[in-house]
Amino acid sequence: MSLPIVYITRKESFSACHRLHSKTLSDAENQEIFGKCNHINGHGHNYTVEVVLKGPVDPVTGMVMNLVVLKQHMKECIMDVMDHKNIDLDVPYFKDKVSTAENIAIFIWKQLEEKLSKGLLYEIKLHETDKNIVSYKGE
Ligand SMILES: Nc1nc2c(c(=O)[nH]1)N=C([C@H](O)[C@H](O)COP(=O)(O)OP(=O)(O)OP(=O)(O)O)CN2
Ligand SMILES: [Zn+2]
Repeated sequence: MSLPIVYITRKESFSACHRLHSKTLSDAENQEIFGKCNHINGHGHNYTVEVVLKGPVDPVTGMVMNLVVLKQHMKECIMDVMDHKNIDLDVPYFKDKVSTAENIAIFIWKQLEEKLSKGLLYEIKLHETDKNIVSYKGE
């Protein structure tokens, strides 16, 4: 008999600063596209990230995965890397990538995917502000 499939979520918050700026565009183009978010001194956000896993419930443990273990992975892959950091300057992945919420969600996916069993990671949902939210499912 097949095991029931359940979605589990762990939520964390981190604070970081960034600037929306593409090295492939001129200063005028950057200003035109990113507006206030292109300000040379950057700006900050209190991000919230939700990591969603999808998998079978182990009949012995009753878990898809121990959330305490997921918490540790999120600490290493997200908080230790980005909390209280300048994302553009402190995270090498963003050297040549614009630090949009889309790209940050993809970055988090790539980091976590390496730590988790294949196929377990289902969604990264990143709240950049209360109103601006992106979702990435590895496609
Ligand atoms: N597709 C994207 N668009 C924007 C992103 C992004 O990551 N992806 N990021 C920003 C800014 O970094 C930031 O989020 C500012 O957005 P804005 O909505 O203007 O800021 P507020 O939420 O503070 O604005 P309210 O006045 O409260 O609506 C911009 N675009
Ligand atoms: Zn921003």
